[in-house]
Amino acid sequence: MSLKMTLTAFLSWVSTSLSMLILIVPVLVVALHPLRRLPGSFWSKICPLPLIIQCRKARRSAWILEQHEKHGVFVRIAPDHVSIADPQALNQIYGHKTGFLKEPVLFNTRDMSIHQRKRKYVSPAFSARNLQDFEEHMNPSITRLVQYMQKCVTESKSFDFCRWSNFLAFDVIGEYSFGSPFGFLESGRDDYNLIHTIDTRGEVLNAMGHLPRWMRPYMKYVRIDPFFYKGLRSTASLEAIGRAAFGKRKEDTSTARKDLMSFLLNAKDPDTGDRLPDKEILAEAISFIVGGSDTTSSTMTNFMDFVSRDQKLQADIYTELLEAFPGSQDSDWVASEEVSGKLRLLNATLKEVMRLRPTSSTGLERVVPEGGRVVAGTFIPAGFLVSVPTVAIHHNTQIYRNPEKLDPQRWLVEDASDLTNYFVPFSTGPRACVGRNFAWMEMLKTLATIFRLFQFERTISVPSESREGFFVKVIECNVRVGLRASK
Ligand code: HEM
Repeated sequence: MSLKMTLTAFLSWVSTSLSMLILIVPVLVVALHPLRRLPGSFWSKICPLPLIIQCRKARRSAWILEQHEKHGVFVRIAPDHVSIADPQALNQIYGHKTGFLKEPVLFNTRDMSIHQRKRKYVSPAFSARNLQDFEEHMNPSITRLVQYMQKCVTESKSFDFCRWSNFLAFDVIGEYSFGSPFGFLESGRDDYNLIHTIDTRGEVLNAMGHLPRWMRPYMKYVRIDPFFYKGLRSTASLEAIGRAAFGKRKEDTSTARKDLMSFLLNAKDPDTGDRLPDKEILAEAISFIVGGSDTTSSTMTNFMDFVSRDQKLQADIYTELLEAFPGSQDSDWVASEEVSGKLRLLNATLKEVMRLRPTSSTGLERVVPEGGRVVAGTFIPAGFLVSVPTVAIHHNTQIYRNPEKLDPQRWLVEDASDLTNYFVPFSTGPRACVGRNFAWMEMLKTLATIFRLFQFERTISVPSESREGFFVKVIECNVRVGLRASK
């Protein structure tokens, strides 16, 4: 045999063996995997790419819902990740003392003892007493929003509530975290490009969280798709904005206000008695900007989106508001939380909006602890990721009758407390949202004020489009606005 023929035969053998390997390895990975009995698409079982692609398209939750419709309650959405759309799993995974740990992707820490330490010095900032004290500091921002709406009425122009609720939420969280608003409502602009920065960062970190850990640091060098590179740049610029605001607040020792920063600046490490390092305070404050801005603004936008399309519901809410806040109001009037908190229809509608369209819609990831756990009747071995998609629970037909319908009345009937166990927009257990009372106060006050003073009408009749980063966000909410007559 000539040398040429031998070489050809060898190359052909190599290529056949490689092809076999490429075909066989994934089949073996699927067949021998510890989670092999759980369903999911073939590609999701061998690599996280399908999930990353959906995160990249900013529609992770929608895709996961589709996967559940196709495969059932348990779905492997990545080789090591099982999504579980069973209400029983909520407490089994997220409840107290379950041993499931958080993947350190979203808010900063995974370690339970560090988390408990942080919670200790952050929680007092959200006590009922402290929130009551802070309430008056929210009012000027809400008044600025009202002034803008009055301007729109005078000029007979529609406006994008999505944008303005964002301005409001950022100014309020700026006021709470750093002692002064970012100034969005006053200028009517996002001079820091903060909104875009946080949106981009959310989308990118959401996608990055599913890449193998070793790959993540290199994503900033990937220039074929600038998505990752831009998102990581956004993270850096968010830190710069936070650092500048923190520096300003630290110099201002004159304020006696009990905002979040005052708690962080005075907090002491329970073990050493030392004050917290600046780096930790800054990281904490940034997590509040991220966690406490888009979430409240998107929820208020969803409320506006639904209620401005349903004039009957809007009229009923107005009747309730008029009874609670009768007569003409001063130009800087803002609804109090004390009264708004008791308005049954307003509260039920806000709850229903958060059920139907939760901003934190996706399943929050947790790692199965040592020894593995039985979740919703199925054993999952240790070390794998599990999550329960909030949106799937909120749309579960066994819990909510007619789940696709916006029906505030479902919260007003006597046995509504059964539903409350499965209402988890703020998550549940030890890692649940620490800012939920703050958020509820901000949203109720704002919505009570604007729906008492104005009438809104959505400018489009087609469904709203949304994008999902950390949170699901409607991308526009243009409304026409008119003044309510003061009776
Ligand atoms: C409608 C508004 C809000 C929603 C839907 C919401 C939702 C959530 C959810 C689902 C989590 C759990 C995340 C996880 O387990 O991975 C969370 C955590 C958190 N939220 Fe909120 N949130 C809202 C408003 C706020 C506000 C206003 C603040 C701050 C003022 C805030 C600060 C935080 C922080 C710091 C955490 C981390 C808590 C921890 O790890 O202990 N959130 N939020």
